[in-house]
Amino acid sequence: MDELVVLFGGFSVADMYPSVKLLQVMSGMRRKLEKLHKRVDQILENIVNEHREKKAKRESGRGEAEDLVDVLLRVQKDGELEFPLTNNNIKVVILDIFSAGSETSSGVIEWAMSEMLKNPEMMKMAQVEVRHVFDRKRNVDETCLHELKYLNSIIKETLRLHPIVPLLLPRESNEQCTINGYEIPVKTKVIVNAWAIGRDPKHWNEAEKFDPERFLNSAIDFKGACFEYIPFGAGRRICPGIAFAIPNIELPLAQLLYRFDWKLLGGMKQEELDMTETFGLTARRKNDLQVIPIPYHPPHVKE
Ligand code: HEM
Repeated sequence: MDELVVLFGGFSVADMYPSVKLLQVMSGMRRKLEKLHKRVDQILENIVNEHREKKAKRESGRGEAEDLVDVLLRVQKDGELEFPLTNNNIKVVILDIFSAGSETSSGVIEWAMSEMLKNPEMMKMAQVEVRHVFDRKRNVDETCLHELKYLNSIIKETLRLHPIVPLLLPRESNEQCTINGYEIPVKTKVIVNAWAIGRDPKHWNEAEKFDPERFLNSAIDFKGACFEYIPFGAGRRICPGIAFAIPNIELPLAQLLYRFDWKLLGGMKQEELDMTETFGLTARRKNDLQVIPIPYHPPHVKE
């Protein structure tokens, strides 16, 4: 995944001059991509084969419950769809879950934790909320996530300052148009800088400040209707995984905040925490976040 993200998002001089075919050979990009494609394909092939073998065992009476790949294999075999589900279709769904689904959500969790460690009073407020909601159950599950209004605004503010796919996905214009006086010819590769839009002082007060409260009682949402805030993109090709992504961030974050108090390593001060980003398809932390968890023991609350 690390290599894939760098190569997919990395700068290649050959992209700037697509008609100079020699540059594509000289940059070595194509060769690197083909090599990586082979390795990724082999990993995905192995996952599918392992599931086929497990399925054979399960049919003879042993084995565990079905997972996503099992379901896709079953649908493929039963021919329930109007169109055939090929092995490549199944492999690409697995790749989507790893690349579009996990890399993004885990990156946002890491940024949200980093911002809260930099702003301990905000972490405290988020913990008070999570513990207030879940102490009666002594466990965090999905049922009450909608009650975590402050945590939700922390996630929104994290996505504003750290849109994990900062340049969205490259698009190609299918007709000629003019934007802000610039003529965009047909078939131009268009890149939208969601990172810069989220920090634009024309649209955001104190744009560089991490301030989750700006989203409390605000109608601004990431569903593609507010163009000053597009961490999931907008339009027809907006991220189709939003409904899965948000609980996938909320639930682990709520669990981390509920179960532990958190300290930076080696007595590091909050202002010393490095917030440098990587350059690639996704903008993750350059250096892993290292923290010390201190277990929290929920009180016994009468039902
Ligand atoms: C915090 C989590 C996530 C963020 C910030 C995010 C962001 C994005 C962005 C910015 C795009 C490009 C949209 C555009 O160019 O207009 C995108 C596309 C996509 N995302 Fe997500 N995503 C997240 C989670 C997920 C999840 C959980 C899945 C699926 C399990 C997913 C699947 C996809 C797919 C398949 C596309 C390509 C859609 C297309 O080109 O038509 N994403 N995502």
